Amino acid sequence: MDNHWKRFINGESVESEVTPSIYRSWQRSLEYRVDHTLISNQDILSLPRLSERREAKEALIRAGETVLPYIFDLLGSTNYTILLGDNDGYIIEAIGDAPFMTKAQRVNLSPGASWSEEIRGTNAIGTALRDNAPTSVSGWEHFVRDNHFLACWAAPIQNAQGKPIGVLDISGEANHDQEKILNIAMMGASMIKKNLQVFELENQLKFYQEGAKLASSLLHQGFLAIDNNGIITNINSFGAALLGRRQTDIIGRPAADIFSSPKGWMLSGHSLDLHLKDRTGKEISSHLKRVVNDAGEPLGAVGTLQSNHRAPANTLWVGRSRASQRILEQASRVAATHSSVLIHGESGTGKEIIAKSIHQLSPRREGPFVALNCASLSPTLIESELFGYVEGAFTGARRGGKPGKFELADKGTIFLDEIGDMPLNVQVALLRVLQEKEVSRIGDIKAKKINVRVITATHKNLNALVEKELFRLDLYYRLKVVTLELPPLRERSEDIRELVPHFIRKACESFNGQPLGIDEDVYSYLLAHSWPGNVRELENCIESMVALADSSILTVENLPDELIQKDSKSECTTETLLYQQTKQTILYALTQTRGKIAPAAKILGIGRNTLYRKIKELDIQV
Ligand SMILES: Nc1ncnc2c1ncn2[C@@H]1O[C@H](COP(=O)(O)OP(=O)(O)OP(=O)(O)O)[C@@H](O)[C@H]1O
Repeated sequence: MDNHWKRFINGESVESEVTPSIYRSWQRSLEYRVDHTLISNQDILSLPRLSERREAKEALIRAGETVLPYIFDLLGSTNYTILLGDNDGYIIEAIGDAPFMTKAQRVNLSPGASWSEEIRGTNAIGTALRDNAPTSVSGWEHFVRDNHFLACWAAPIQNAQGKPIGVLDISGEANHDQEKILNIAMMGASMIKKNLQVFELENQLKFYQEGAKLASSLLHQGFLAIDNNGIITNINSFGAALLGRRQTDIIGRPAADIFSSPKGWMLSGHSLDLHLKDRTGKEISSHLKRVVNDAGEPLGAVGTLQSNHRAPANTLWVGRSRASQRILEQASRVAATHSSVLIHGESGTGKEIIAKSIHQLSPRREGPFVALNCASLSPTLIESELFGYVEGAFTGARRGGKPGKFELADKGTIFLDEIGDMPLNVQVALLRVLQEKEVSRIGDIKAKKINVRVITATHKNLNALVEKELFRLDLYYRLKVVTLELPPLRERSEDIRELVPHFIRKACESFNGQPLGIDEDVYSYLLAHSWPGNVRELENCIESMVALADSSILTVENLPDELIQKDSKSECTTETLLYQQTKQTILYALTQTRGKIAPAAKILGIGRNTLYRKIKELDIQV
């Protein structure tokens, strides 16, 4: 039969006696001036170039990883080699047994060699790629004489648009029973194509997941996704905070574990408005929309979550920890009265915010809120700032005089911060104003009636100051009609999950920047820190992270060094990481059970007495 080949090489016409695709390829081989007597050593990649090419075709190789051995096993004979070629015809992967592979190597049928028609004339790899069709080339059909011992079957691997991006080839010796091998090559190519499609879908999924993660972290409401098996597949940090849990504790859990909801609620309707309850009985309303595939089969549901809990209306205070709720309730109760309020708490705990909140919630809300920090002024200045002065009252007094803060706060609220720093002589004058409800400017004999609510604040122990006679007892009693104690942030660390997104938004707005998200991992550092500077320190930390952020998500890399180096974190020796975490865990359990000891001990898996002891040891307010 190789007569046909010989006659073609001698220039005779054999067109009607040879398969048309082979004949066309022979003609092209002539045009390419392929030497039919020589095994070409052209276009064989060096090892580094082959590695580069394999790297560039990594997806194709990965897609063939399971397919090549599968085909080899299927053929059930060691007289074959299975080859993977790229779109240029370079062999980038080969498997087979040594005896035949050694023979194949002699004609460069091995990784690194190009088997394009231009180099090697008619052959299964090159011709299948050229025709973009499954091709078998057996014995004398090969254009180069030394390849006549081969029988090869190749099928192109096509992309979604049908273009060849690679080729799967099975090669053996030309004397075998070789029926149906082309079908096996076609099946292998189609398996590789499917694998590539799966990779593409995985990449798209990853892309959408990342997009969804960023988008949901930017939402200012809860976002929830539940799959068709009722498993929560996504919840944003806002939603997790509404439920008083960590995102990582919710994702992957059955929705029924988190919500006590009606049975079968996932099974009916297209969009569902549900009033769910979390495990503590807190009402959460959700609006969920069912998602279906093209065939109308349900995939799950996505939607929003909102809290139905009616905390006292307060637009300034962020945080819904149990401690925060207690403060807000006290603030709203005291707002309805006219009593003086003394706010005590460490620096940066939000004393001014609570003072403003009381004012806003009070019937005086339409009147002025006037604040003065007693520690920032000299004794003489405090007096003139508080009570004002008339023209000529002292050297340097302004023409026409100046009203004091009390006059300015008439019908409203005056907030005196750092009251513990008020000089004794001013304390006397202040006491008089409070008793007589009138104020006279310095240098004036006339008094003016005023209607002012006084709120004071301090981080100092006023009792101790009274004992040392640095603070007047009578004034102390007048000021502390109602006392509010603001706990430090380390004792209400659940608030951190709400404060952080709030401060990110605030900082982004002040920098006129795009909204930023935050990586869940950052929270483990923020929650472990003891925040000696309280909310102010947290706000500054977030502000600096936002200012230095170089992507749309704040990550652990953006954290200030002192938060990463936990060892050197706190001046307070008791505030070790373990101490903090134990305290947070207990606080969390108590929040879940609304302060009830027995169920909290059950959640924690410890006895009631142990819990009582821990609460005492860790100085937890129940
Ligand atoms: N619960 C909160 N929600 C939102 N922002 C808060 C909260 N608590 C504190 N902040 C912010 O933290 C910063 C410090 O708060 P604030 O000035 O009220 O604290 P403070 O206790 O009065 O501090 P100092 O004792 O130093 O005067 C402010 O920027 C305030 O807006």
